[in-house]
Amino acid sequence: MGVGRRMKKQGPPPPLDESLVTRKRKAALPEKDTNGFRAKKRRASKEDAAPLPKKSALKQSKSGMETAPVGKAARANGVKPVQRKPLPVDDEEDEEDDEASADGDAIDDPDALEDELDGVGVGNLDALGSESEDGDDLDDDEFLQSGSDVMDSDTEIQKGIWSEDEDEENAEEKLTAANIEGLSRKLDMQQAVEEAEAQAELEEAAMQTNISGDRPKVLGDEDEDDEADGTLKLAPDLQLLRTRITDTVRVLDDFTKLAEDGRSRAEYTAQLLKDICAYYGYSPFLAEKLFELFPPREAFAFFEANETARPVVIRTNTLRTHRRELAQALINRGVTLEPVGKWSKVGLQVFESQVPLGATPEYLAGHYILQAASSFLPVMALAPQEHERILDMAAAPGGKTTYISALMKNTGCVFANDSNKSRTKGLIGNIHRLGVKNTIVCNYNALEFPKVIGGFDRVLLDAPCSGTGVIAKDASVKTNKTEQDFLRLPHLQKQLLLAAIDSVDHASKTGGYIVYSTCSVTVEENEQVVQYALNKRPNVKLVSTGLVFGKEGFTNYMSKKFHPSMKETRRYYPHAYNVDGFFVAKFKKMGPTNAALKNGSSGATSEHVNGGADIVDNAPITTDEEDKNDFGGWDEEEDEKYIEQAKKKQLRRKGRDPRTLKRRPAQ
Ligand SMILES: C[S@@+](CC[C@H](N)C(=O)[O-])C[C@H]1O[C@@H](n2cnc3c(N)ncnc32)[C@H](O)[C@@H]1O
Repeated sequence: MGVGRRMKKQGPPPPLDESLVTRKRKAALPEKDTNGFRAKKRRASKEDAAPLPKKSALKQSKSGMETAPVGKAARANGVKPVQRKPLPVDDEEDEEDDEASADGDAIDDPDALEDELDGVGVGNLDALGSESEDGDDLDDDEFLQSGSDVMDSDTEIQKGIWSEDEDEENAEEKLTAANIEGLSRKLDMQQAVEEAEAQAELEEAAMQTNISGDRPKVLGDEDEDDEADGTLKLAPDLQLLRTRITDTVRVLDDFTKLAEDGRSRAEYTAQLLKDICAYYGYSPFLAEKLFELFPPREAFAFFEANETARPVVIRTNTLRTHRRELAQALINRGVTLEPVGKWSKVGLQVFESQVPLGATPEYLAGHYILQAASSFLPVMALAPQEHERILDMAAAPGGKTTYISALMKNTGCVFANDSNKSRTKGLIGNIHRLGVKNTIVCNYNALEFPKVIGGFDRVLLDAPCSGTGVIAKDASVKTNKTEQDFLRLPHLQKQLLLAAIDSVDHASKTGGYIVYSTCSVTVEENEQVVQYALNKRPNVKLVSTGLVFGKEGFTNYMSKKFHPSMKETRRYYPHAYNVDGFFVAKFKKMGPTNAALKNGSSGATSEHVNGGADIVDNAPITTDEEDKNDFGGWDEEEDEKYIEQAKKKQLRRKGRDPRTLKRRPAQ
């Protein structure tokens, strides 16, 4: 479907309880912005608007990512034309680049970024957060100190304004107050305007939609099926399409009460999927794959959130400055910002800027990097320690590498590898700009580790992926991913993860950890990859990521069962946390890989590294082998009938016709 059609999308559905503080923040965006970025922010504002921007509500949201539910009425019907093009935020640190960008996209031009960011929208106003962002094996003090060893000469001067500990919060609040005072009245006015608009839209929508409690007529009569078919050969009425989506979701929420007599969940679900494809522009294949991850209402929220750009976030480079100093400097330049949340001590969310964020003196001096909030998370989970030896297997353009180095205070050594040579240029650029000195950049296919070098204290594998978590940034994912991609990518990811595990020194005194992350939300690229590694490498176990928010990974999905420890992994969704979709898993390696192989893990070829302690496992991974090894032998004969039953039950629960099971490719 054409972009023009999609441009007319309306606000999101009633939010879920997990809705985030940062979504609330968007409620306070100005009306009269003119550039693309502002338009996107404005859309978020409409979506979140009416019940939210009360300052008291904003205050409550200071503590972290998950907050009380956002108000519903205006959002439910907050219909506004929107701009759907995602904001190309992180040119420097586009860790969400999927394998497509991995295939050769160089770093975007910072100048282009300037244009994009020139004049970002206003947001909301919390005091600066102060909680530790530590991982499970990194204590608060280490993080508290993380930014205080550099810029010594400035530190004393700044302490008057930004003293540590208890003074810090006051000073930060003052700064924030100074920042927000000028906006306060504007926000009140804006809220009034938005409330009035939301009310008008509610009334308009009420005229068009079914009255709550009625049985909505969303399905066509059986002999009208072609007409009701979501293929929608003529340009659809987006308002009506949206109304039908919300009505269908409502029916699926309360099926017994709201469904028409004689209609099945499967029919409603099929209609909803068609409408989602027509309304949001997904291929049927991907729409279904993503839909299956959630209950219908949450799926709707997910699709809706993919239409809105995530907030602009910068990460303070603590090798060069402190967050409060950076915030002060940027505020002085006309940037409106606030801490990204208490979960991070280095992130700043930018709401509005009078200057291009990719060209400020502070940017050029390497005091910050544009980096999506979710991409902080794998590094926080990795929790690198000073003086360690760390491998970042797929590192370009280096947002995570440079964060690792900052946490290590430029001690130890980071091997920053990427198989794409042109992307390593961007990586090198960031390393220089940010003053990173403990890094060796290399250009191998990461499958070659640990043959190249092994024995690392920690390894980060931020894997190439399908990018289903970053659809707001790259809408092409909606249509360009095929079934083949979801076989090919997991295959690569599994191999890379084994290489990551085999590259870690299990006897490391300080580490022995592997973090696996993707910016995708599919089970194939996440839990299934992790399960594969657990099966192949009994010498690793999943441990807590130490991350303070995030949903647990699936232990059951469709007919698949994963190891109970999968709940230690974390999933991030745009609709739940207003961050890019992400997945983070952390492993601890307990013994050498050769011991694992002795215990029955696969691995046809092996060779010793690290004085014979570890083994390189380059056994080719075949589809057959995967089927056999995933999910602990579920394909055994005696299990078959239970598997079949479970699959059918699952499909019925999802509202789909179990008879389609046979036509579906094997999971
Ligand atoms: C998600 S991006 C990494 C983003 C990076 N970690 C960051 O934070 O800036 C995935 C990267 O994997 C790289 N890649 C793809 N296949 C690879 C392979 N076999 N070995 C090493 N790197 C690979 C791509 O070039 C791409 O830069």
